[in-house]
Amino acid sequence: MEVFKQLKEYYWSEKRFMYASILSLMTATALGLVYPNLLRYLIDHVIAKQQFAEVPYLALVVVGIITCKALFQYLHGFFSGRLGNQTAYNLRNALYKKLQYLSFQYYDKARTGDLMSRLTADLQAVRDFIGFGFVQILNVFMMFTFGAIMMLTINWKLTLITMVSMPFLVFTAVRFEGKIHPAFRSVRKSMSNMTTSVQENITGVRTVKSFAREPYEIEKFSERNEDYKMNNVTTSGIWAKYFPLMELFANLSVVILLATGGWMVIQKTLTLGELVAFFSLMWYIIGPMWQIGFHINNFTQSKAAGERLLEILHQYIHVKDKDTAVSLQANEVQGHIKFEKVSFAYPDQKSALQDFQLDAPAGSVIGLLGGTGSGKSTVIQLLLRAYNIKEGSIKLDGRDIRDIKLESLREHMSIVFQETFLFSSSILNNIAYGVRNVSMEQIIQAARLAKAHEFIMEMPLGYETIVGERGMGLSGGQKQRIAIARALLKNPKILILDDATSAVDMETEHEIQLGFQELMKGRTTFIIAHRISSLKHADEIVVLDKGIVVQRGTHQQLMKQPGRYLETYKIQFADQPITSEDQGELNQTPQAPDEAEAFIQTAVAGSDNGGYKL
Ligand SMILES: Nc1ncnc2c1ncn2[C@@H]1O[C@H](COP(=O)(O)OP(=O)(O)OP(=O)(O)O)[C@@H](O)[C@H]1O
Repeated sequence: MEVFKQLKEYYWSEKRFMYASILSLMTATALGLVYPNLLRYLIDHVIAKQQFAEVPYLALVVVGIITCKALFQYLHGFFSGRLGNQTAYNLRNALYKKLQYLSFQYYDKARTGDLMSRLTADLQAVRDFIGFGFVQILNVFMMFTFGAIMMLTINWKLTLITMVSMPFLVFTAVRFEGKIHPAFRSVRKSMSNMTTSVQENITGVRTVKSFAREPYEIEKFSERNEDYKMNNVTTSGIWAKYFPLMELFANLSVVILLATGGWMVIQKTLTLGELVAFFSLMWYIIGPMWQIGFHINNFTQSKAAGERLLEILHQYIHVKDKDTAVSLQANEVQGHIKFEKVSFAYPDQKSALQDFQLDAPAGSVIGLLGGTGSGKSTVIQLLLRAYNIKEGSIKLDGRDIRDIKLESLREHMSIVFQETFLFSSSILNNIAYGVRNVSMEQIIQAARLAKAHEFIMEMPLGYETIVGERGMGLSGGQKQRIAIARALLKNPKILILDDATSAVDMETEHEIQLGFQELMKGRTTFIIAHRISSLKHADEIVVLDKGIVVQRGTHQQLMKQPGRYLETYKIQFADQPITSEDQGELNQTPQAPDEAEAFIQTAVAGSDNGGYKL
């Protein structure tokens, strides 16, 4: 019951429905107990004493009782439904809220399919138990107690004799619970594995098809399906073993009753009416006992499901606000960013950034260059406070970002990611995402700056065009331009472009960057790019390799030093005429051709420096 104790806050507010449901079911159950007594009366008083005139009245009483019982059963269903649905609603909201605030660290490992199965199947199991299962179990106890009391009042000796096999029934039921619970946990786990597989397959269908990996995917799914099937087979095996045993003990009680009760009737220590009443009361007790397996099954399923929900609800949020954290007003943010001796490693990974230092005055443009996995995106992630740093500090206008409310910190930043995500909504809503009270003119202005307006207008519904899941129907470059417009519309103090123009052609990139130059004015901008052309106007360019800063300076300064930057420049501009501006710098550069050549070769061969993206 510990699981349900921990889930209490989600259903206890609806306790009025629970009480109403229990009360309705108790009344319906109590009314059901009238039958055996009517039977006893019918046999001992009406039939035995031939008082047949009472039959119509008895029939009327039966009709009345049936009607009332049906009414209370309806009320029980109604209140239970309300209780279950309201609980599910509360839980769904709480889970969704938690998922919103869970940190990047959680999502690095989370599997979408698994989360989806928790939010649907597991939630449903908890809903069913809290709504119906719990009251039904209570009803089993009530039926047993009421039935036993009535039997005891009729004949206590016969009651005790017939109850002799009940402890065995209860013992078997408890053992059954112990076995079936872990089995159900495995079923749910394999179910979520299967859902994950389906979800990943559908999301990655293009990759699967382009690599012609359908047979492999079918086999992979088949393995998980097999696992799910086997877990269900094991569960059914437990069920098949215990259920007949429970049935046997239940039927044993009936046999004992018929033998002993029949003998008592012959001995005239029990009337025939009492035996018949006893018999139907016996079923009244056995019925719920019989169902106890089903209820236990329900209970264990929902307990396993509840555990999985609690796992999310109790999940530790790594990045959260301090009690003393402050909110920043828009007008007080300048955008001065300072990284002081920041070292960072992702959980269970080797260092991603070492002793990183950076001073980006308000309004400056910082370029980050480096090979794959060199730590460029990590710098940005840390600035966004996607992860907590353990060494060093990051300051915004002299204030440690850990002392600023997360929402407030991120409100002043706009980021365009390498991978664009568009919501299944109109282009308009996608651009306006993250900004409140924005006019159509502002949206169009942002789209124009991102060079997106023209292609949007060419679409049949223009800004109202719905872009499907993951922005299907748009090219990579178009999606990226929408994402850029979205970032620009936010009018942030800090603008981050994480390889934002990687999916557009050189010409469009150039055009967008012209727009950026206008836009960067008054904002601190971080540009991660693999093309030197995107970075050359930066106030400071930081070259990273394996998390370490290997070079830093302006384009002009870096062009004068032998090193990674110059080598990258040479590779990128190998086929293009060098601009007069750069030519001058190159002439002064202490050339290191061998080193440059060696670098080109390493880059092309993609050696352990990860290979520069060229
Ligand atoms: N979420 C993560 N969990 C664990 N390790 C990570 C995570 N993100 C990045 N890393 C690791 O940290 C290192 C730096 O990665 P980062 O993404 O910062 O590189 P990058 O320079 O941006 O690369 P790219 O140009 O390919 O985007 C890499 O070794 C990478 O494998």
